[in-house]
Amino acid sequence: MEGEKIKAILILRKDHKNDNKSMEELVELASVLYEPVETVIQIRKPDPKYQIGCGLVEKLSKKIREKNIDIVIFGNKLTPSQKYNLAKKFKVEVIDKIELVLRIFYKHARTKEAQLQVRLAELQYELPRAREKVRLAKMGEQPGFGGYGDYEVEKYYQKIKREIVNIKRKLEKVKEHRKITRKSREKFDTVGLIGYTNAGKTSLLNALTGERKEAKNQVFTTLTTTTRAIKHIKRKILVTDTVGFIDDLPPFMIEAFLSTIEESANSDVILIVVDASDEIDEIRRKLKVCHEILSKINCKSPIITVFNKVDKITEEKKKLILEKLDRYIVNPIFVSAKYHININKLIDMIMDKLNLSIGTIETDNPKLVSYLYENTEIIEDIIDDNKHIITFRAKERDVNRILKVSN
Ligand SMILES: Nc1nc2c(ncn2[C@@H]2O[C@H](COP(=O)(O)OP(=O)(O)OP(=O)(O)O)[C@@H](O)[C@H]2O)c(=O)[nH]1
Ligand SMILES: [Mg+2]
Repeated sequence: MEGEKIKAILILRKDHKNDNKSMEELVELASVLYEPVETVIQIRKPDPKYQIGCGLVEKLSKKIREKNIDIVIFGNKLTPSQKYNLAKKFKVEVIDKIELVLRIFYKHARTKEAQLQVRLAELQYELPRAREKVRLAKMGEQPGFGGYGDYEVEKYYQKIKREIVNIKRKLEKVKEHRKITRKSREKFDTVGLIGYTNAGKTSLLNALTGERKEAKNQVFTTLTTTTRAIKHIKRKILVTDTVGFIDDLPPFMIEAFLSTIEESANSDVILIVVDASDEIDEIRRKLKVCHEILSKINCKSPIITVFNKVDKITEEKKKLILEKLDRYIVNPIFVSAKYHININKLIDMIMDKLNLSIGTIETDNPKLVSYLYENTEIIEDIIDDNKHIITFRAKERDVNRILKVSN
């Protein structure tokens, strides 16, 4: 179906040459749904009417007709009136990066919860713009403004507000349910994966657990959390995958997805997954954001910084990463999820951070024996008549608790 994608022009306005907004990221995002046929960067202050300069608008209008472009995507946030003015000139739909991200999320939302979160994000984006949008729609049909003209300004605004309340309530219910499932998992150790989209979180989950979850060279492949157990380990350790970050994800969207991110961040150990083949500056920026988000949700768990895709980088680059990013790195390890490099070492590191300890008890109580088999890793079980001498591994506090009750 690749050839049938809708043709898009991508536009990015930068304040100055060193403005770090990235056209590459916009191309990557747009390619999920559209076929970017041209990219345009303009360096200037924002124009209130069009965001970009009106000379460029004229030039682009011509190009859009010539090349049969169907959609124009801005890397900058657009006000409703900028969108309206641009759509009037271009005669095709105009969207900004946030709407693009919402569309990708929408396409990938497979579960009820993901769908609710996407809708919530969409409405929260819409709310402050609702009044103006309806007002503009009444001024005449432009692509993207159809339909709203029939609404009354205030009614449309109130309708959105009501829907937001409604969805939040539904999400609360899902969260409650999740708490219950989480409780049932509490006896296991948990590992959470966080990181930017396309870093390789799902690939790492697959490598650690022997699962086959969808991993694609595409942004936002994963929108909901999945939890699986690490293989080859007697002790049950659960790994949780989650939605990836992107740059300047607006706060309302972080809020919408926070419960999914929190699920990962509540784990006993956090793996921050980084694409080691990114540029150093990009890695630094991404690591910074990961740490900011973790501190925002008050995460206190130990962190391992997993530099993935080590197969793609040189020894030099490894050294450079460790030297230059020293401040942002906690417990680094270089792995390849795809080619299974250093995965066992990573598992050892995880075990180490879980703060496990070992205990031995002698018992003839079958209930205690089965409890140990279900909830701890059995290292040795010597059976002598009816008595078991069991050596087991578990979290330090659990070992202490079990030793206490068995005495
Ligand atoms: N060369 C190389 N590619 C990798 C490695 N790990 C993952 N990839 C590729 O990177 C891309 C993204 O991998 P995913 O596992 O889907 O990334 P993700 O972080 O889960 O991405 P989202 O779910 O979209 O947030 C895929 O094309 C993978 O095949 C690796 O170790 N080496
Ligand atoms: Mg994924």
